[in-house]
Amino acid sequence: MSNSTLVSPALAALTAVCVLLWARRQTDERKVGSIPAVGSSGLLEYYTGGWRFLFHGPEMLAEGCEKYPGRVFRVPRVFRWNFVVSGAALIQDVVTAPEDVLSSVVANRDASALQLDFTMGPELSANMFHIDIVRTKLTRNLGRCFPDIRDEVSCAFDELIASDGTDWKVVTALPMVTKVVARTLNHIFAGLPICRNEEYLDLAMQYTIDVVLRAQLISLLPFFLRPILGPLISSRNQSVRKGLKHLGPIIEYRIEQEKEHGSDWPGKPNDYLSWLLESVDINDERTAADIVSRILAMNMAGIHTTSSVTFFPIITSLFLLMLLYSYINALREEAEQVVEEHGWTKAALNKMYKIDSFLRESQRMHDNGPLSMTRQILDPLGFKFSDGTIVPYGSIVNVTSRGEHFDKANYENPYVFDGYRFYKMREERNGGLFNRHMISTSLDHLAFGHKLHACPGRFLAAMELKTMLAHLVINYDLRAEIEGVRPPDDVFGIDFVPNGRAKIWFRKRCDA
Ligand code: HEM
Repeated sequence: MSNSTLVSPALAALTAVCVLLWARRQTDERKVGSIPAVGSSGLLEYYTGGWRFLFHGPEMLAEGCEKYPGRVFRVPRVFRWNFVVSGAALIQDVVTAPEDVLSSVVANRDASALQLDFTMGPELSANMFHIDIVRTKLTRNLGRCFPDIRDEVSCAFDELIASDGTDWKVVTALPMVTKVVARTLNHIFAGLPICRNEEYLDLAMQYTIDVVLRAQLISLLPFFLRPILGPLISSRNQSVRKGLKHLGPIIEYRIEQEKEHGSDWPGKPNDYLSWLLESVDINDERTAADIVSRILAMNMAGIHTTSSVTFFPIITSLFLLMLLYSYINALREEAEQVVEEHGWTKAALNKMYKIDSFLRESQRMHDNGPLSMTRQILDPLGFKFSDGTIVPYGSIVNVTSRGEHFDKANYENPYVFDGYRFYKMREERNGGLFNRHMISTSLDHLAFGHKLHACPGRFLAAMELKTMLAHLVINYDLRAEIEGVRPPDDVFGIDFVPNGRAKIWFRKRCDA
């Protein structure tokens, strides 16, 4: 066969592909062309922009926020547009829209960086009772769980810092804090001794990394390949198998006790595992694997190593404390005074106003990335925002909180860290209604989301983080690795992670 006979079909095929790509882009532009796009929305950018986003996402989002404040704009992702919502009025539209119109579950299942069905299993997104339990039983029982939280935080820090009382000891902050958070959460999830089992903790921490990294790989695949390659890429089956090795015997024992002595059997632990078991059919042989999946999912929500929701406030606070030494004495004085008066109790934590303010301010200024609150539009007519913008059916929408957190209308000197910002607001209220606690969500403070899907774990998270900070300032002196420098965050795509190499010097307090 001559070269020319081969070239013509190849040229025809290439032309057909170009026409198809052009037609797809034209159809898309007809639907969303009126919504501003970051970068060009020309033919080439339409297909290459998603790859650019993988490496320059934060810059592209910052450009969108600057050019289109208070509006919806779009950024290219691989194979789709991502619609980004800024400004209080439009964010209010997102956080109050019902689940059957703007869905968080569908977004996290199908389109977002979590790929729930592959990474955690379809049973979880089909019935999310494990989240309801966080909202209800876990939150209601926090007072009773507090001694366990306090005990775990104190044992974990003292073991990991292992300072003998006179010498300074240098510790890498991120792995230490990850371990303390994982131990404390798992104390509440499944109790002692499993929360201190190294192999189990490695699984819990590795699972969160696996979910996020593997989900990102799956979401790069075209839709038709996901059901075929998704299960092969996901490590879900291995993780559940490993989880069953550790949690299986505990679950079996508790089921046996319940069968023998009834649901309120003597010695029944008051923890998340018990509350999960109260909500399932204990005679179903799939129960143990299902419970393990849900406990791993809650580790994912609570630890979330890659975007490190829980570490961000505490590590940022520690880095800031070392930059701004004057805060250490004030926070220490407050913590000691309150603990002296009330003991180590939940009531004492509620009185640590400066620590609460310091953590809330560090969340305002340092979040774990420019996008949050992923939603998918389920209404076939699209979603109409209050400014008239219509985003079509099936699109993915995200909120960017930075505009609100740094808006001069919301905060005086918004770019200046003021650890007492919310403490001063509280003082001004002079005992009147105050709703700027660390756990309060509002349109000007979106670290935990707001309204419908606001983080149900925030009450536990706040309790844990305040205990951690108070324990450290009461018991240790702290010093920065490099004086006067806040270690820069690491950036992976659009996820910001506290610097994984930064070190902190600790010494058991000599003057205590
Ligand atoms: C400082 C720590 C934490 C931060 C900053 C944080 C932040 C968030 C944010 C921004 C959301 C998404 C809200 C939305 O989509 O509208 C969320 C959801 C969620 N968080 Fe947290 N979270 C933290 C700790 C925890 C902990 C410790 C748990 C579990 C014990 C937890 C459980 C959840 C769950 C289950 C959801 C999904 C809620 C839903 O879809 O209705 N989080 N969190």
